[in-house]
Amino acid sequence: MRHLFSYLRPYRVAITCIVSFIFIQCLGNLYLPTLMSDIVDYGVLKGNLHYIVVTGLFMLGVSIASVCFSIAASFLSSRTASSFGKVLRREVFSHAQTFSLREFDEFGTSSLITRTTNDITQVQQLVNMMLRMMIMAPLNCIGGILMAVYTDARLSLILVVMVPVLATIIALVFSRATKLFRSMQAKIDTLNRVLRESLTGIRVIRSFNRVSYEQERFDAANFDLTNTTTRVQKIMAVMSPALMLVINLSVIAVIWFGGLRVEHGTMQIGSLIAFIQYVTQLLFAIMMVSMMFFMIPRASASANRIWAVLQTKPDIVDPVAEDIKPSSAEPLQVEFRDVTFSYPGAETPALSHISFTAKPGQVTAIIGGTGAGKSTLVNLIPRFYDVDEGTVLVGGMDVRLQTQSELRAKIGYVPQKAVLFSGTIADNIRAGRQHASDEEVKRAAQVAQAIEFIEEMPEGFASLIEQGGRNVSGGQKQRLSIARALAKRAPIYIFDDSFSALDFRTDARLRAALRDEVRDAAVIIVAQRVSTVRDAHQIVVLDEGRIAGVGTHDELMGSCQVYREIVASQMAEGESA
Ligand SMILES: Nc1ncnc2c1ncn2[C@@H]1O[C@H](COP(=O)(O)OP(=O)(O)OP(=O)(O)O)[C@@H](O)[C@H]1O
Repeated sequence: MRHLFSYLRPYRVAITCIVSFIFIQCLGNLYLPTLMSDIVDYGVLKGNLHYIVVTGLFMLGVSIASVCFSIAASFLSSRTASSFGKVLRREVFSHAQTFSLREFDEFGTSSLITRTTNDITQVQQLVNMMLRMMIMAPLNCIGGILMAVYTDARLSLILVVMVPVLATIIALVFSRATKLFRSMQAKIDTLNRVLRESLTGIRVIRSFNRVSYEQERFDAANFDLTNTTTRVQKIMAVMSPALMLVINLSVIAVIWFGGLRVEHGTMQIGSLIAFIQYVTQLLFAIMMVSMMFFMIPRASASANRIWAVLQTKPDIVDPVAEDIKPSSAEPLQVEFRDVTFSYPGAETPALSHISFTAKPGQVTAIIGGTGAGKSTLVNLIPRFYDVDEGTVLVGGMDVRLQTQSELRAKIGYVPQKAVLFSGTIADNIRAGRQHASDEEVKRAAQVAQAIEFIEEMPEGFASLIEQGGRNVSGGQKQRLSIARALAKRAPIYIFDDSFSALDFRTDARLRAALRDEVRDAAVIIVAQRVSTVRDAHQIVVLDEGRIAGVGTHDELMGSCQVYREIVASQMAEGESA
């Protein structure tokens, strides 16, 4: 938590104001019972109306000033805590942007979302509370005790009994609730994960009739969280009345013993009234501190989770300035030199000893069964992951010696799962190159075989794509993400199984158009279908993370058993279809 508090540094002035305002407010609150006591002792008992009016007006003034300072402090502390939350959210978000896919895999998307939202809210609430309490509570406690002792030292002995009783109740509750508070954040994570999976996978869930299974899964996570929350609430529910009981008993004791002292003439009624107020103030201050202490375990669990994100060093970072090599002139080639790569925790490497070169002006196809490592291989080119051994070179230079932005500027990447953003179709294509002209956007759509369906839409390129591309088909989404990559006019193109949702005719037309459009580029196409890779200048056959063969279709038919098997299996499918 300490680390996160460093983000409060820019608010030093506001915090100083809050502390000063609350200090003044507390002084006012401590002064009021004395004035009240004076009114009773010197005004009411002596029938001095003038004294009552003057002191009463003075009390009113003190109260109004105290309220004003309190409002100002609340306003400032809420604003400071909100800004702190905003800065922290931005920090976590932008830090997560620097993560490589490895760190994303490690944290999990749901957990990153919870950490950026709910966890930060917990810390923000604690900061808001602390800004006010850190000065108010000790001041009210110490001031309350001092003023009580000053008003009547003997009667103050009651506090010697009451304060330890209160402290014991708080300590007991605290020790029981802390663990529960800590586990609540992890349970919110689980609930978010289940919810996310159930909502994003709704189509699959319905088609496989797994609605009731998902409902049970959600109920289990929901029940678990509710259960913990209820247990915490139960404990808290016991605490409040218990504390109130102690406070009320204290007041009764004060009235009882104070009454006796008034009767014996050793105490004045006004002082007794003031004394009751000081004791109440003191006990309430202890209650407030205890509330804050209850927030601490949960907020500190949240703070640890936020800090874990912030202090995670991205696995992939740009090289230091002196290591950066100037990029060579286009066109560029992509070369794999004896590359081996494993996912964290995996027993066997996803890729072993991969060597091949994708030349500019040529189409290099990667083919292989599912899980052969095709996507993993192309993910190494834009440096989504770093190799364990060997080197990936782009334009003759190790990708690790180029800045990520420069490297990625050279690559038009079409992911396996097409991703679109909410906005117009033109906006989505321009995500490839912001300043692409209308003509260039149209051209990219033409080559990607997307122009027909775009023009059929009521508003053409200005038609809106809904969140996640819900309102376009899988094939249309793929073609739009191809158009986006083409708009970039990059010297290297990677199509990761990007033609899978296209029918054979569109697939063939697109590849033909592509050949003319990206004539000089190094094109890497990952594919499952032999028909897609058949015309490639070079086909890399992957089998369980290893290269089983490299060559043209005809060469591989002669030399590569794995390739022949792929071709044979697809021909058999074609025949039986
Ligand atoms: N993020 C990941 N974390 C851990 N293992 C992974 C991850 N992504 C892929 N793998 C594993 O690495 C291997 C290669 O996966 P990859 O996605 O590269 O295969 P692929 O050939 O592209 O398959 P497909 O054609 O089905 O997309 C698989 O065994 C897979 O389980």
